[in-house]
Amino acid sequence: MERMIGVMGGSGVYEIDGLQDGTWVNVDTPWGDPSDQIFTGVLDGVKMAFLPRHGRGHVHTPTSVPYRANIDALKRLGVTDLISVSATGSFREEMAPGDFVIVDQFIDRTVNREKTFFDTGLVAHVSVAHPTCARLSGLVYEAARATGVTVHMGGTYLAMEGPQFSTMAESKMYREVWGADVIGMTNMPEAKLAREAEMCYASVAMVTDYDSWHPDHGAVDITAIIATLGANTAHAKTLVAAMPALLTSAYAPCEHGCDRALDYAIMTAPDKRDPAMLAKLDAVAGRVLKGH
Ligand SMILES: CSC[C@H]1O[C@H](OP(=O)(O)O)[C@H](O)[C@@H]1O
Ligand SMILES: Nc1ncnc2[nH]cnc12
Repeated sequence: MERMIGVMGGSGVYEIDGLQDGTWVNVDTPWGDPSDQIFTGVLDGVKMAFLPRHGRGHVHTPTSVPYRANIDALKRLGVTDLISVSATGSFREEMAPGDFVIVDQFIDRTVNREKTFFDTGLVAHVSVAHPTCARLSGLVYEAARATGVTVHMGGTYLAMEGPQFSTMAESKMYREVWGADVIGMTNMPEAKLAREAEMCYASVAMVTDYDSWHPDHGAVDITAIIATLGANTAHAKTLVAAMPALLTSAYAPCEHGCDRALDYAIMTAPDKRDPAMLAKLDAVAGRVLKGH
């Protein structure tokens, strides 16, 4: 199978550089329009697809991002490995603004989003015990280190609904009681949907602030976030540019099973499956539903 690297650009990351034959393309999905057109091309011999999560010009709120359309569109184009780039607050003194954290766990506190591709007439349950791909995350870590920023391997990302930032009491609870390391508003349900779509998924959290728990830093300040984002964005682009050298153009089966997540997940008996659902899942679950 041919590899295609997808990049989901977060706040401050609305384009990537250096793609050969780079073109913005429209992709139609059964879940509506993605956040924007998708920028496709080739980097050092590897196919790439870039989607700005909030759209160019930052149009979508964390709640209104069309998560299902975004993942379906990338899957439809052939993305095998998806790298998510996100701005986050930090709950750890040592994870300072400007640092990158390669996230490996999530606490999902979002409440107002569609979180699955499956529904009545086609029921499936995938495991998200290990919601990121260890293989892809390891390579993203290497690429991040090469940019010169301080990179932390592993961390728990608390996904909140937003769009307001947390109260100080919430911030302290997430940090002290729940043990979260960083906080953002977008990686859920994105990571869950990427698993349902059988993609390897890695998440790079770019720390922009200390949220509101830190006695020396006060409340989250969007102007300070935007200033930090400027430097982070340049590093994120360098990280992305380093990925094709680490990932060959041939996709080898994932040793952690990301690309086979649906093998035993579908519960609905073949004769009970809703034809409309089967049609909608042509890209996401086509591998296991083929020949149904
Ligand atoms: C710019 S601060 C809040 C905003 O930034 C993050 O977005 P993303 O995860 O797409 O980088 C955060 O989740 C909020 O949506
Ligand atoms: N403190 C914070 N909380 C939630 N999302 C964020 N994105 C950047 N900083 C954040």
